Amino acid sequence: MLELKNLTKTYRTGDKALQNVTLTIPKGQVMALIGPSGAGKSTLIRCINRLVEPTEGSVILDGTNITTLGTGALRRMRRKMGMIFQQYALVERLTVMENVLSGRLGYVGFWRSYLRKYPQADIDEAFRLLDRVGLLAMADKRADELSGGQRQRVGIARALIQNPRLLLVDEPTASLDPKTSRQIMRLICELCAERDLAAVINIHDVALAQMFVERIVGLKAGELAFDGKPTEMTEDVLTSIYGEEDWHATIREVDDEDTDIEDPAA
Ligand SMILES: Nc1ncnc2c1ncn2[C@@H]1O[C@H](COP(=O)(O)OP(=O)(O)OP(=O)(O)O)[C@@H](O)[C@H]1O
Repeated sequence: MLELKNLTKTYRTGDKALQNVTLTIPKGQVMALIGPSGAGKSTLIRCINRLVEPTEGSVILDGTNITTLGTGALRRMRRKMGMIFQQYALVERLTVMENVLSGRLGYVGFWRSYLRKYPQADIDEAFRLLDRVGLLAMADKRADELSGGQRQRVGIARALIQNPRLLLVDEPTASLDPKTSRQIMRLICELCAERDLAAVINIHDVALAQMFVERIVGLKAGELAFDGKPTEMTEDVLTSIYGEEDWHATIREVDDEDTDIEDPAA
């Protein structure tokens, strides 16, 4: 379980990016974080693993207060938080397999990973994960030979090989076409369900969030503006978060009609 208590971040510039955000995310829950540009979504995700230091408040993961951890303990705790990024953050000249195994870096130590001497159990798990995300046949390809959707699948496998307790996902579909975006969101949500894994997904596409997640949290100017089920995300709620606009076309049916078989080539 992840608990955010009165989380506040004021940057040195004076920007109040987060103000008193209090949230509890139970084990296994996938939560989407929406809100206009500058609302504080990235800041919130980065305060959880302290890539950004919160100014006030606390972040508690499974009973451990992350906000007070020293350097070594924080490093160990970060292993428990898998991150998935918009720009994938793969090492281009390394293979798919090597990129996935790099998720074990925090466990095997620098020299062992530099010399590519990963334990057999890690290699077996990497193959299992690549199979699960539909990329087994591409294990030996270089990352720079992959499409955007394939890269994000590698990013997902790399985060999962950490065996995290929490996934922090920052705009996972921002660089992808609509169909691939749906496939990636579905994959992330399925994997969280399979592993009883909680996730916080920062996402601009409200309709996509509505299709796949069970809870949506809206931020506006650093404050909590909505917390509810996708079906409760009405036009009025969207207006209160984003301002006046015709939201009719934005809110889609929550039913996901795209039942295509996963196409790993995407
Ligand atoms: N490193 C920083 N230094 C100073 N101000 C910052 C910094 N990072 C973010 N901010 C400010 O904090 C506020 C929240 O930014 P943040 O990037 O968290 O919003 P966001 O909701 O993720 O936006 P976007 O959807 O555009 O990525 C903004 O006013 C932004 O200008």
